Amino acid sequence: MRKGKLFVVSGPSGVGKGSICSEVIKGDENINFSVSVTTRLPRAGEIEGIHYFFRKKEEFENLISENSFLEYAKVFDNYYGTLKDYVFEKLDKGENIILDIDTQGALNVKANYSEAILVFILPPSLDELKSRLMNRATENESELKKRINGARAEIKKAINYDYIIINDDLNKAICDLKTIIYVEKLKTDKKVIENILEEEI
Ligand SMILES: Nc1nc2c(ncn2[C@@H]2O[C@H](COP(=O)(O)OP(=O)(O)O)[C@@H](O)[C@H]2O)c(=O)[nH]1
Ligand SMILES: Nc1ncnc2c1ncn2[C@@H]1O[C@H](COP(=O)(O)OP(=O)(O)O)[C@@H](O)[C@H]1O
Repeated sequence: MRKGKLFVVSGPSGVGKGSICSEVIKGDENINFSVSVTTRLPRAGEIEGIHYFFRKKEEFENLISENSFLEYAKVFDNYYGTLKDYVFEKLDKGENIILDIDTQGALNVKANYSEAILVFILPPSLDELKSRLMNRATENESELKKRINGARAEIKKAINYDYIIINDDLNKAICDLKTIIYVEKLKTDKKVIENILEEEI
């Protein structure tokens, strides 16, 4: 069976990664979201097992020692990690998967799994990014500062990505990510060629 494709989406906090990924997944039953484990507290409206698996620091550290993560990183003073089994079970079944993870995690995934396709979401400007974060109103003053201060460092890493999407118009950005997924699915697959050549005629 043809293996699924692994897409990694990154971008500064507040750029719209969550908004874009959730719409793309809603419209395509063959693409799944990789639910990460985090030690950060849930925001209002966030659901265990849908947005994240929310765990205590000790529980997260147990998962690290059990080698459960494909990658993990400390972001804004909390741990975040991608579960290895969660991702590879889906890929082995031929399902595509999207990871919404930071640039440290993304580059670690690429180093261990070179087939990963990296997509970076850029804001139209830093000023617009700041106002999106402020309007989202999910963080207190100090959390907000950490996110704004971290934006430049994340954006500097965009140069290592396969694709860049500018999230100015949300619908266009959703369409751009869908197009990337579509195009990547059309890329040469040796297995498909081998299968057809093995056919008896
Ligand atoms: N390395 C890594 N980063 C993650 C993971 N899950 C989420 N993140 C990143 O952690 C950062 C903070 O996420 P979150 O707390 O949801 O805040 P938001 O980006 O402001 O919505 C974002 O850059 C996410 O992409 C993960 O499993 N691994
Ligand atoms: N293109 C856009 N134009 C205006 N607001 C947007 C756009 N995309 C997302 N937003 C808003 O910006 C805020 C941050 O988006 P979110 O998806 O939470 O970002 P991230 O997951 O990257 O932190 C949300 O309030 C969202 O509704």
